[in-house]
Amino acid sequence: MRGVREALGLTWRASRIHTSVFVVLTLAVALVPVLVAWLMKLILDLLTQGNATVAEVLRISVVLAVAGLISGVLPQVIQYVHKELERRVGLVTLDRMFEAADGFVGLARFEDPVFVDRIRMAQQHGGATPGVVVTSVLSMLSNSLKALGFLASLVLLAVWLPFAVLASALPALVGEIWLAQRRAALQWKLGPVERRELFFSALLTNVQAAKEIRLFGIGSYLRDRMSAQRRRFNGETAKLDRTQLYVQFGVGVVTAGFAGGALVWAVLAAAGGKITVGDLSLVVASIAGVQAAALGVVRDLAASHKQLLLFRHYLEIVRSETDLPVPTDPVPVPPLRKAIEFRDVWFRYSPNHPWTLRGVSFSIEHGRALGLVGRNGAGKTTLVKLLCRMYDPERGAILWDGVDLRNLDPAELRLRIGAVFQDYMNYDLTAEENIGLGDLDHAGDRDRIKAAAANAGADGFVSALPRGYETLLSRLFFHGDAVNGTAGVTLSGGQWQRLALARAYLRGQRDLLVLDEPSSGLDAEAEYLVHRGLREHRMGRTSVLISHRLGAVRDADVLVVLDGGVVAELGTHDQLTAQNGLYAQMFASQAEGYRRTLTEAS
Ligand SMILES: Nc1ncnc2c1ncn2[C@@H]1O[C@H](COP(=O)(O)OP(=O)(O)OP(=O)(O)O)[C@@H](O)[C@H]1O
Repeated sequence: MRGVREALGLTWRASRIHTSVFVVLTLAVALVPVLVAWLMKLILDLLTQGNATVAEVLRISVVLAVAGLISGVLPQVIQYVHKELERRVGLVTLDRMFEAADGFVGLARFEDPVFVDRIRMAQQHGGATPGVVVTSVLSMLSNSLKALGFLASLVLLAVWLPFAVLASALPALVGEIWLAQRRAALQWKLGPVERRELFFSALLTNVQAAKEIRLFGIGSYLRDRMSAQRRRFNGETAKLDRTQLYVQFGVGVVTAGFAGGALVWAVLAAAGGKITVGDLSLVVASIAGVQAAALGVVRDLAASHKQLLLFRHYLEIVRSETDLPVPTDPVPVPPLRKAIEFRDVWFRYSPNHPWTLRGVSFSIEHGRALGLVGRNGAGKTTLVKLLCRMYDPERGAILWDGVDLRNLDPAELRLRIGAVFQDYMNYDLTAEENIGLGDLDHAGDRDRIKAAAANAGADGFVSALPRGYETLLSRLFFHGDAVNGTAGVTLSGGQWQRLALARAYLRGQRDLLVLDEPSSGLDAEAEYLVHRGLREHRMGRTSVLISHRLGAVRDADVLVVLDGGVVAELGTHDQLTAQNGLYAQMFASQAEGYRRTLTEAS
């Protein structure tokens, strides 16, 4: 079946020694019950014949005791080896899956709900599957061995007996496989329901959301929505559990009927002297053994079948094609010398979305600062995401010194870019790490980190934190352990923003600096200082600055005004104000706001 080879291969790669030990011990332990049943038969026959010597009985008893010891001890060893194997396989699969997820060049996959569900399913079940498959395959093998041993014993008593016992296992096989398919399908169907429940429950315990939840009094509303998801989940799973009960009940009745019939035959045969008492004990042990083994095989088949159906999600992820085509022989990304050009760029997030950019054309000259302005939703952030090749334009091209971005290695391109996005990240790590992530090559270089922080106006408050740059910026984790450790600290919005800026500054002399609303959360003085620092940092460097505060972008070398996904105006501040168009209107209304405030204040 699809996936079995991958699952077994993963296990083998995770640990050859543990896999081998596990296989040998599992098969060895399978034959012990057959051995015990035969030893019991021999002892009973010896005892009932009345001419056995003590030495003979003792010898068999000792072997019986040793077999009992083995069957008592080996399962614990097998369990230990299995757990160790599972841990190792889990690590390998997790690593492979996140390597694959990290390998996607762009963002589109992470915005696709089906893909997000798939990742969650793969995360939940991917690691366990190889373990389950190996265990199931081995357990099927050992159960088959066990069943074969008992069936062979039954043939000696009556030829039809093993067939009757085997037939009793057939309904169980069909029933369990059908149930496994339904279970896997239900799990996939309920993925979005579980995700929504998780969303509401995370919201109810999220410190950021707590403010609004209390303020708007929406706690019980959100709780109800969370419970509704859980009720739906419970309803669907309960329905399947009921179906499972009916199926397994029916199967149990059939199986018990066969076992009872065979038992009655054996007792009557023993009473009629056709078989010995030892034979009777062997029949009883064999019927129970074969049925247990057959049920084991059926359950293992069903479990591995279901697990393999879920494992498909993991395989889909590790085998999925790249989201954006990467050339096999990319053009090296040279330092920017001339310009970045947007040439008739058309873009929409998917064929079901409207166009976000509609024929955008303009150039960012080397060493120049470009200001990007426009109303909310005009397409500014989208445009800079395309510039970093998080998506590809559907039509047109973006050229880096004349080379289409599609022909460059995205990782190399991004090495040439420093960026701060509007929705920058706050990492639950130390202050130093929060900045150091901007350039891992210098993550441990405190002097560079301090310089980047100073540039972003962050050195002062970071140095004043309880542990300075080593302060953990988190409410989720502790310095040290949860018992003796101290809680981390959290920063204000503006302070986080300055750290994000410092992270971009640490990237040093990149060819292109992209700043999407870098000062939206800063106080007036900090904003002034940050923009002064930015001007110095940008000097002679190619940069794109997005800001709704037009005062911050007015001195850019060129301003691009986006409106409804098209370039509405292009020029310097003076040219655009003279044109009296959209920019002039936006600037005038902002200036008016400030003037009125000043007048009212005076
Ligand atoms: N990931 C996405 N998937 C689908 N549509 C999106 C996505 N991101 C943005 N959009 C849509 O694209 C349009 C442009 O968004 P964009 O964020 O580029 O605007 P913006 O000019 O940066 O706005 P703002 O000034 O509010 O930051 C919006 O209509 C938005 O709804």
